[in-house]
Amino acid sequence: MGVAFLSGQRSKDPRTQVGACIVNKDKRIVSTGYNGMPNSCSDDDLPWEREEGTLKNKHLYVCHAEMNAVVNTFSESLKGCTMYVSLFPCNECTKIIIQAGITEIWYYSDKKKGDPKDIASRKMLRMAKVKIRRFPRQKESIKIDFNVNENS
Ligand SMILES: O=c1[nH]c(=O)n([C@H]2C[C@H](O)[C@@H](COP(=O)(O)O)O2)cc1CO
Ligand SMILES: [Zn+2]
Repeated sequence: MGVAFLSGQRSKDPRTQVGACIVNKDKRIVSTGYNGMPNSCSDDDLPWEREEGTLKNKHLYVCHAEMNAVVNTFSESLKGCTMYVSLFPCNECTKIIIQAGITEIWYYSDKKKGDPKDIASRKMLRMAKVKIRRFPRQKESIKIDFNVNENS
């Protein structure tokens, strides 16, 4: 989950940074992703605003963290893999997760719980027998010390 959050920190979305990390059955990381604009589509030319009903709406363009993690994997197959994700997947990402063969999801936040998209996600995940688990609140933060080996 730490790797998922670290990946999310690369997102340029000024409001919500989401990160995902996929591991295989041997717990090896096979992909990471964060929410960002599509490849070759410059952040300078696409909006981070959310003006509903206009072209100045990031939701028309942004690729979600989970989708990026699925499509960016170097693994031949994601069948039986587990996804760690900082925010519960939306309905569109859920479809991609199911189609990729991912069978388990650990999520951190479900702040959109109860929205129609969230309810649809849960319904599809239940039907597809994908296990969903809330990640335990073990720590508030992780400190990364780049000097850890300097004095040893
Ligand atoms: O599952 C998700 N994965 C994901 O990467 N996102 C991204 C899309 C947007 O860049 C951002 C949500 O933006 P906002 O909080 O302004 O609605 O998070 C949003 C969701 C929705 O749950
Ligand atoms: Zn999504």
